[in-house]
Amino acid sequence: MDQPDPTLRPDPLPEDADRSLRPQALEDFIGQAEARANLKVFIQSARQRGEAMDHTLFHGPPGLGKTTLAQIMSKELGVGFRMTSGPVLAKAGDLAAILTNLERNDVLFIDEIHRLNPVVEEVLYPAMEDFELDLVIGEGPAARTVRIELQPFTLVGATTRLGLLTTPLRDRFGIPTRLQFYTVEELHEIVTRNAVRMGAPADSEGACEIARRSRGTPRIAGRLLRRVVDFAVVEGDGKITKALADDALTRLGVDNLGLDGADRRYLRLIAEAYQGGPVGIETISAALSESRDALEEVIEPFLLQQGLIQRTPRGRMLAQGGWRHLGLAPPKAAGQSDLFGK
Ligand SMILES: Nc1ncnc2c1ncn2[C@@H]1O[C@H](COP(=O)(O)OP(=O)(O)OP(=O)(O)O)[C@@H](O)[C@H]1O
Ligand SMILES: [Mg+2]
Repeated sequence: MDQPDPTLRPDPLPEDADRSLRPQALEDFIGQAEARANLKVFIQSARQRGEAMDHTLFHGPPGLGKTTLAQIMSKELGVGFRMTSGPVLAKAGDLAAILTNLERNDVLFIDEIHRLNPVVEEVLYPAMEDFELDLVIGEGPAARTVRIELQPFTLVGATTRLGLLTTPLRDRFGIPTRLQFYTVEELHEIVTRNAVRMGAPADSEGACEIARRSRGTPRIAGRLLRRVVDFAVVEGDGKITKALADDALTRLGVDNLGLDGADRRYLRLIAEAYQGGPVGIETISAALSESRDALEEVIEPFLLQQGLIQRTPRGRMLAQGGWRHLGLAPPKAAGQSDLFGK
């Protein structure tokens, strides 16, 4: 079970398109209490003033609800929703076509906004600031700029990599919002609701078992729940209990913290090949044959949040919790080299 199983990763898969499980209103959206409370005020204010809401940026690890919140915003604002993504907008004209088609106060959602082509990004600046578009027509000495007035709109950007956004772009978002990993209680509520919707009710302990092992991520909770429902239907009586969930998740290679084969391979590499580190991210990437991006976006955030690893200027290190989780004792020298430096 050492190869990463795509169903256990938080990246999107076609089966996530299951609209029936996506919360449709801010009231139904569980968790992210602080972000939700703020958005509620900003949405209501925009509605009362009849204006476009300020540009909003959602950032945080995959699967925490960025796309979902963007859709909810447009519903609550009572405006249209247009969706595109950074890599899709290859030319300035692609963005111009979308912008000129927006209706008053619409939400334009740009996913993976850190991957915008710089030429396209230049077009976005005046559009965000003044709802104007400067288009260059023609080439060479005959080229001229035409200014087009746009309808006011709300840009909602989403990114898993805030650090890759240029400063001018980041500064143009009035409402930057960081999404956090969910608590077990919040995921418990999400699992319980969705289990009922899927026709396989979970008792409290069964839902808790799935929630605890979902790496703080609703998308993973949804996936694990689907698999557990399969086991409940085929091998159980259609109800989700702790024993059934535990058995199903263990068979899927998800351990009691929710780590899968790829996470454990990462921890074991630092422990066994590098005595706990520090070891550089490029080295880990080469040893595991995983891209650096995948490690930084998908694997590391949860390991860091759980206190299993640490990021230091000299590289990644296994933290106390990481040694404990692997059932290993840290070598004595590891702590000392940190105290005395090198
Ligand atoms: N608060 C929530 N309550 C219930 N379900 C949720 C919640 N947040 C997200 N989900 C579910 O989790 C899944 C992932 O959510 P979403 O697609 O919005 O994540 P994302 O942050 O946009 O991920 P990515 O970075 O990969 O684009 C969806 O199926 C959605 O229904
Ligand atoms: Mg998304």
